[in-house]
Amino acid sequence: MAPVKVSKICCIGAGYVGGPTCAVIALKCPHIKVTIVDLNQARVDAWNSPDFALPIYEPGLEDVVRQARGRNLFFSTNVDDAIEEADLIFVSVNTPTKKSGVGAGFAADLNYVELATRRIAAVATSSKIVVEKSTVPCRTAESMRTILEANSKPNCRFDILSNPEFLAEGTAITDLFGPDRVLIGSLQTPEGLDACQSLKDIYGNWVPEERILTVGLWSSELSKLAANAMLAQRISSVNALSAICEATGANIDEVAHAIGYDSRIGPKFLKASVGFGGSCFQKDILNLVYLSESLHLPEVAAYWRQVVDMNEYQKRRFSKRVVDTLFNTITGKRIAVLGFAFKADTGDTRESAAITLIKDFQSEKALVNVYDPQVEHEQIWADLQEASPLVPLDSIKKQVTLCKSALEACKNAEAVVIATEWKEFKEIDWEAVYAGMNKPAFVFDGRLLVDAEKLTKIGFKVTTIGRPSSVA
Ligand SMILES: NC(=O)C1=CN([C@@H]2O[C@H](COP(=O)(O)OP(=O)(O)OC[C@H]3O[C@@H](n4cnc5c(N)ncnc54)[C@H](O)[C@@H]3O)[C@@H](O)[C@H]2O)C=CC1
Ligand SMILES: O=C(O)[C@H]1O[C@H](OP(=O)(O)OP(=O)(O)OC[C@H]2O[C@@H](n3ccc(=O)[nH]c3=O)[C@H](O)[C@@H]2O)[C@H](O)[C@@H](O)[C@@H]1O
Repeated sequence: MAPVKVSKICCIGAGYVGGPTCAVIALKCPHIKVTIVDLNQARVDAWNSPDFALPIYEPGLEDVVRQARGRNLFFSTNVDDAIEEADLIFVSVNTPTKKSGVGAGFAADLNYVELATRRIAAVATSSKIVVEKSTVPCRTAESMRTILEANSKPNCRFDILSNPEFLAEGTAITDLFGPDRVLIGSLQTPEGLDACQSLKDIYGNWVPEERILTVGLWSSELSKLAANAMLAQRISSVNALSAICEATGANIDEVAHAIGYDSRIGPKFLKASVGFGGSCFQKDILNLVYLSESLHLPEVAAYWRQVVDMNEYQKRRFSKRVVDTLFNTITGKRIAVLGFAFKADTGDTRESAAITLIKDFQSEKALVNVYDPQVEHEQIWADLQEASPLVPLDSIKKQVTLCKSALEACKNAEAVVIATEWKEFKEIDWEAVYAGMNKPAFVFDGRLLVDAEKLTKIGFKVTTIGRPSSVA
C-alpha cells in the first residue's frame, strides 16, 4: 500500500479551530476540496454570509475565506455528504469539561467526538483517514478505532491519526501560516505510517518538513495536554510571583524581564495578569488531573491542579484589591470594566477573567459598566447569566450596563478596571476619562497595559498587578 493522495477533506466542526485551520488548508492547497460541516445552522450561515460576517473574529481570517470560499472551500450542514466524499476527515468538535456524571468538573466530555465518530462509521462506504483535531485525553484514538471498526462496512478501513492544534486565538492565522510545529501521531504500523505520510503531504504544501513532527499516537495526544499545561503553569508561576511583588516592592515586569533573559527560560508567556482564561487551559489541565487520578497518580494530579487553583486565587486576589483600595466598600459605586474577551484580538469570552471579576463586583453590590470592542452584548448577558444562574437577568441588568465605548463606560465611575489587554485601552484619551470620573479616580490595571506614571501625573490613583499599591 502507498500513502493515499488526498483530494477531498471534510472537517466536522466549524468552530474556532475547524474553521480557521481548514480554511488555511484550503488556501494553501488549491488542489484539495475542503468542506467544513457543522450541525449549527446559524454558524454555517455566518461562514457563508455574502458580506463575510464570519462567526469568529480573528485577524486575517476574512481574507483567507474571501480567497478560498467557493473555489475549494465550502461550509455546509450536510455532514453525511461531506463525510462520504472525503478521503480524510478532521474531527474538530468541542470537548468541554463534563458537567455531570463520572469525572464531572474534570474529565473531558467526549460525547461530541463519539457522535461524530459514529456518524463517520454509519455513513462511510469507502476507506477514510480520520484525524483527531479536537483536544482529547490520552488513548481516545483507541476508542474511536473500536467504534469505527465495529460499525464499518465491508472493504472500508479507517486509519486514525492524532493531529492536535496549537493555534492561539487572536493570532490563529499567523500561527497556522507559520506554525512552530505540526504534530502528527499515528500507529507505527505500515498502514498507520502511510496515513501519517498522507497528512504530512498536505501540510508539506506550506510547512517546512523539519517542522512537521511525527510521533506515536499516545505521545501526540498527551503532548497537546502537556503543552497547554506547561503554558498555563508559566502564567500561574508568574502570577504567584506577582503577589510577592505586591507585598515587597518588587516589580513583576522587571522580574519577568530578568528571568526571561535566561535562554533556558525565554521571554514569552511571562506576563502577569488578572488570570488566564480561554476555553482550553483550565479544561485541559483538569483533564490532565483526571487522567492522573485515573492512573492512580495522586501526587501528579495535585501538582497540576495547583496551576488552576493559583489562577482562581489570582482572580479573587485582584477583586479583593479593588474593594480594599476603594476604602473597603464598593456598594453603590460605579466600576468601569474595560474588556470582556479572555484576551485581546478575539471576541471569545470562554472562561474570561472579566466574568469572575464582574460577578465579584456584583456580589459586593457595585454598579458595573462594561465595554469590549468585539464581544457581542448578547454574549455578555449570556455569560453573566450563566455565572449567576439563580439571579434573574432583569436583576443583573439593574446592576450591569453595557456601553458602546470606553469613554462612555468610564463616565461617572469611581474606578476603571482593565480586564483585557485591547490596544485601544492603551490609546484612549485618559485625560478625558479622568475629567468624566468621580474623584478620587482609580485605575486597576490587571494587564500591565497602561503607563502608570503617565496616568498618575493626570491625577489617577493607579494600582497595577505585580506592583505595590503605594507605587505608581
Ligand atoms: N479554541 C481554541 O483556540 C483551540 C481549541 N482546541 C480544541 O479544538 C476543539 C474544538 O474547539 P473549538 O473550535 O474552540 O470549539 P467550538 O465549540 O468553537 O466548535 C466546535 C463545533 O463543533 C460542532 N459540532 C459538535 N458536534 C458535532 C457533530 N457531531 N457534527 C457536526 N458538528 C458538530 C459544534 O456545533 C461547534 O460549532 C476542542 O477539543 C478544543 O479543546 C485546540 C486548540 C485551540
Ligand atoms: O488549546 C488551545 O486552546 C490553545 O490554548 C492557548 O491559546 P489561547 O487560549 O487561544 O490564548 P493564549 O495566548 O495562550 O492565552 C490564554 C490566556 O492566558 C493569558 N496570558 C497569556 C500569556 C501571558 O504571558 N499571560 C497571560 O495571562 C491570556 O491573556 C489568556 O487569558 C495556547 O496558547 C495555544 O497554543 C493552544 O492551542
